[in-house]
Formats: sequence, structure tokens, C-alpha cells
Amino acid sequence: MKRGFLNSSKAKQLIDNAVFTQQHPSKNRSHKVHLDFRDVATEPGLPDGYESPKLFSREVASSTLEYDPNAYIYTCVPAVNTECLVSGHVKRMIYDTSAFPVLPLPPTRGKAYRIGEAGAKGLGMFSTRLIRAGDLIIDERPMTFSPANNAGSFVNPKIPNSHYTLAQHKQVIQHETEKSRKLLFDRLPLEYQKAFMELANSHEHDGSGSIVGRIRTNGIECVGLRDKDTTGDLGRYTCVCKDISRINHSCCPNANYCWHTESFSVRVYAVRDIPANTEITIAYCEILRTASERAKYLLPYGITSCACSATCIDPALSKISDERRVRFNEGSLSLVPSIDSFTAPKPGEAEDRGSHTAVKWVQEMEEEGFQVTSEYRGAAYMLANMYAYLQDVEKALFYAKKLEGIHKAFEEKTPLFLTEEAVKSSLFYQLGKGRR
Ligand SMILES: C[S@@+](CC[C@H](N)C(=O)[O-])C[C@H]1O[C@@H](n2cnc3c(N)ncnc32)[C@H](O)[C@@H]1O
Repeated sequence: MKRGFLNSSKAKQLIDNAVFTQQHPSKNRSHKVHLDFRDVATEPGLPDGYESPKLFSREVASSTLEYDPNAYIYTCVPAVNTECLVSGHVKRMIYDTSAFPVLPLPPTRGKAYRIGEAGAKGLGMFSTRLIRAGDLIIDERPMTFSPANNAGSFVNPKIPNSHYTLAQHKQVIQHETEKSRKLLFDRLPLEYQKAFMELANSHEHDGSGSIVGRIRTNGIECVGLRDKDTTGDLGRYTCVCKDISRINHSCCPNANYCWHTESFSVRVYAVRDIPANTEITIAYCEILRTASERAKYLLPYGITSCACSATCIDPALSKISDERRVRFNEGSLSLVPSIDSFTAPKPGEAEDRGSHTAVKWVQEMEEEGFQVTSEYRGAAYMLANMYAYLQDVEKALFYAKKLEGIHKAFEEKTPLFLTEEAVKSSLFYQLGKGRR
């Protein structure tokens, strides 16, 4: 039996309460503004006379799944020891996940990281030995799991929102979200409370409370879990881990991360070889964006000028990198030629015209450190298959082997041929053979 706070109001109702109807200043009509805790409270404090609603609690068995799907529950998912603020619907989704709760995986060849000083970035995660592409660096269960917006916080539906300005409404949302997350925090063991409060907080001056600020700075999206009947930004979940929270951002990261419901954990894999004593980095934003676009996404993390690599520091390199990022981002579809256009290079030419662009892209993406992108994987995979089709086993293997580690890092199930025999029995090799 675990103490649980049951908030009986419906998720939909909560979401509707976060929609503020604003009068258009010049025209005689109103429009809806959606608010969530990522909105900056324009002024500190709360509206005069605002009374925060009292939450009531009820003891429930933590193992039960007999909840209203739209009610939010504070619960410790017993098998995994994570404190959760979760809708009944999502709690059921978790328990219905096949194989849940399997143990997190052990890191490949044992632990290979330490947490240490990373200069102006604060703390960071560093390799203690060579880590190979595809190695699992860490598989960590989070300390907290909660909605990624203000869902689960209780804004009294009796409060007539017409009495508030937009800024005041934001203050209420921020206040109530912090209050609901504080309850989650208070349920953590003391050791986790300490670890949580030691984490970075890049939201100290935007109206976010100290708990919400840390969730926003360190939260990892729990892809695949979302509240009933929600789309887009609504209904998502985020989790905060102890060690993974120390991984800094890079615009050319050497690791990727993914959420796994069956183990209730976040896995971090190397996407290329990481030498000993090197910082392990992930991307906090889409990396195939220009420097100015990336800067917008990084600002909420307090990253005002990213200095993660030479391409972010040197304006000339940054210009070249931006041009490449835009090209890779926009051109991925035109890169994939139809099978009929696969032809062998003409005598004296290194590459056929059909493959030339893809070969150049793979080279450029490796120079930039974009192995984490689907565009890199797509281009290398296409080349491996194309050379198999052209019966060029050596080149087919050359590109397939580039993907060996990355496939592990993305837990890809698509078969890769990594031996001469495997190339020769692949579909593309057989198709190419039949064509000659
Ligand atoms: C998830 S934490 C990462 C660990 C953090 N450095 C620490 O000391 O705990 C995110 C925060 O780290 C810092 N950070 C991460 N990547 C950075 C980068 N590329 N440049 C500057 N600061 C960075 C920012 O302060 C950001 O808000």
C-alpha cells in the first residue's frame, strides 16, 4: 500500500482550463490562447485574491489499474521505483506493455563514463575508455515521470478566466504546475530529492518554480506514452534521470537516447567511436537546422551561444555547415534514386552519377559528425544496397559496415549484410544478378 493523491478532475477539463479566451484588442472578437508551463509568466507572483485550490488525497493500492483513464494519480510504479504523476490511461499503458518491467540493460563491456567538469557548460558526462559505435553507455531508470505540460495540475474550474489578464492566467498555471510537481518531489526518497535539486536549472528567471524548472531543463520525452485522445504537444510525458541529466548538448552529438517503456528507462548509445576522456553529448534540438534556428531551440536551456564544436565557433565553418545542414535536411528524398537508375561507374570514373551525390553526402556528414541523423543512415543504407545491386561486394560491405554500430544504437531490426556471403544472398544483389 502506498500513499496516493488522487485528483479526480478529468484531464480534458484540466486542458480546457489551460485555454485562455482573449479579447482581440482592436476587433470585437475573441481568440483562444493555449497555455502551458512552458509559457513564461510575464510578472512574478499571483493575481490578487487568487486562492489556490486544495488537493484532496485518498489511499489506494499502488498496484491497482482501476482508475478513471483521465484522472491523474501520484504513484510509485512499484516494480521500477520511479515516482510518477500519471493519468489512469497511461498507467494502464505502462502495465500493458509487453515484457514490462524488464530490467535495464547492462552497459556494453561495463561502465565507461564519469561525471565531471565541462567548463562553462557546468557538469558533463565523459568517457573513461574508448567506447565503440553502437555500445550502450547507460540504461537508466528515471527519478520522476510526469506530464510534459501542465496536465495533472489542478486549476479550479470555478475561477472565471475572464477576470484575469493573460499574464495573470500564466501566473496561475505556473503556480499550480509547480504545486502539483512539488507533491511528486516530496514523495521521492531523500537521496533522490538531493540529487534532483543538484541538477541544473535553466529556468530560474522565467516564472518556473524550482521543480518545474529542473524538469524542463533535464526532462527526456517518454516517446510512446501519452494521455488518452491527445495529439501534438498535449498529453506527452517527460522523465528526469540522475546521470543522463548531466549529458550536455552538441550540434554534432556522439550519442543518441531513447525511451523504453518495457524497462521504464532511458538508453544512451554511442553513434560513432568515442575516444577515452571525451565528452559524451546528445542533441537537444534537431541538428539539421541552421545555427540561428538551433539557437532558438537552445535558448530555453540557457544556451545563448553554443560552442560545442569548431563549426559553432568559427563563422566561416558555421556558414559551410549551415549550407550543408539545409541541403541534407531538404534533399533527402531526391537522394534516393530508383533502382533502374543504378548503373556501374563509367571506366575511369570513381562513381556513377546516381551514386555520386550520396557518396558525397556520406563523406560530408561524417566530416560534420551527423551520424545520428536519419539522413546519414538513409544515404549509407542506400549505397550499400545499390552496390549490392551492382554486384560490387567490396563497396556494399564498405557502406554496410559504416552502419553496423549505428544500427545497434538505434536498435534497428532491418537486416544488414556484414559478410561477403550475406551481400551475395541479399535481395538487392539477387535482383541485380537477374538483371544482367
Ligand atoms: C541537462 S543539463 C546538462 C548538464 C549540466 N551541464 C549540469 O551541469 O548538470 C542542461 C544544461 O547544461 C548546460 N548546457 C548543456 N549543453 C550546453 C552547451 N552545448 N553549451 C552551453 N551550455 C550547455 C545548460 O546550462 C543547460 O541548461
